[in-house]
Amino acid sequence: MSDRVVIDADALGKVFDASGQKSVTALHDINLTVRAGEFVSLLGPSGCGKSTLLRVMADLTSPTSGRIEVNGKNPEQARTSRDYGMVFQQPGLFDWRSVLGNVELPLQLAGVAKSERRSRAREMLELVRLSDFARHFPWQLSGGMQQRVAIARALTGSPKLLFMDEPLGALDEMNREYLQGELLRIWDSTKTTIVFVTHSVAEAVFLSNRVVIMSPRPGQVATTVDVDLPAPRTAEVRTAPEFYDTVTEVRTALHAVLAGEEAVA
Ligand SMILES: Nc1ncnc2c1ncn2[C@@H]1O[C@H](COP(=O)(O)OP(=O)(O)OP(=O)(O)O)[C@@H](O)[C@H]1O
Repeated sequence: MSDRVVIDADALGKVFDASGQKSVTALHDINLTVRAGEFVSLLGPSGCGKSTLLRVMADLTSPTSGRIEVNGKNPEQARTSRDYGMVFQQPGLFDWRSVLGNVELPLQLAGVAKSERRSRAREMLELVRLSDFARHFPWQLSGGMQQRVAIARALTGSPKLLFMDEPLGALDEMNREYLQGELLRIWDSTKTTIVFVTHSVAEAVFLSNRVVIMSPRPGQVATTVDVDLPAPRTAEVRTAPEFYDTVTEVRTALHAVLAGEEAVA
């Protein structure tokens, strides 16, 4: 990890104007800094603004107040200079393109020569351990394998930043745990900064350096928990006392958020 700031949000706000109905304050006074090489998870109850915050970072929606910088640029500049990759809950692959064809697509759209993009796509398939499936089509792969293709595709332009919105949310428990391990391995070998949205306390703790817990109505940062677990985070970490302690700390913070929500309701 370095001191270089990759995400810098200052008093960030987002109000959705729901034509005719009451407007929704999805984000209110968000102050968040993410440094190069960090793995930061956004966790919180449904509707607390996790996806909106990620979407603001990725320039998929604009903030209505405050300021945000991504790689020292405004989100639009960061997007147009391809500073980040993005992975969603659904892999979003094109069924008529081969696995290799899907992974090389961002480079193809960027006008990169065929031989160069092919070799880069093959490297990425090796990274996600799917080299043997380069000529398969997405529909011939399991859900977990498809998500690995989506991760390879997001990394194909060598972004130093990855936004992931519940990328493992649609997978069964065993596959999910396996891919968590894979994601840590990829994070370690690429040194990419990752901002990760999840609903799972255990997933957030296992993967992250820092868990940002958000509260809803309006969506804001309730608290942040630093995760200090032994490295490398192998499967054994899940049974370590420090893991349970941190899960309990995050769960307690989350319950405090939920209790506050009930008190308001
Ligand atoms: N395009 C939109 N138009 C109007 N309101 C929206 C829009 N997108 C999100 N919202 C509202 O903003 C709030 C935050 O939504 P968001 O999807 O960011 O929450 P979340 O924490 O990611 O939820 P979940 O965990 O259920 O995915 C919610 O009240 C939601 O209804």
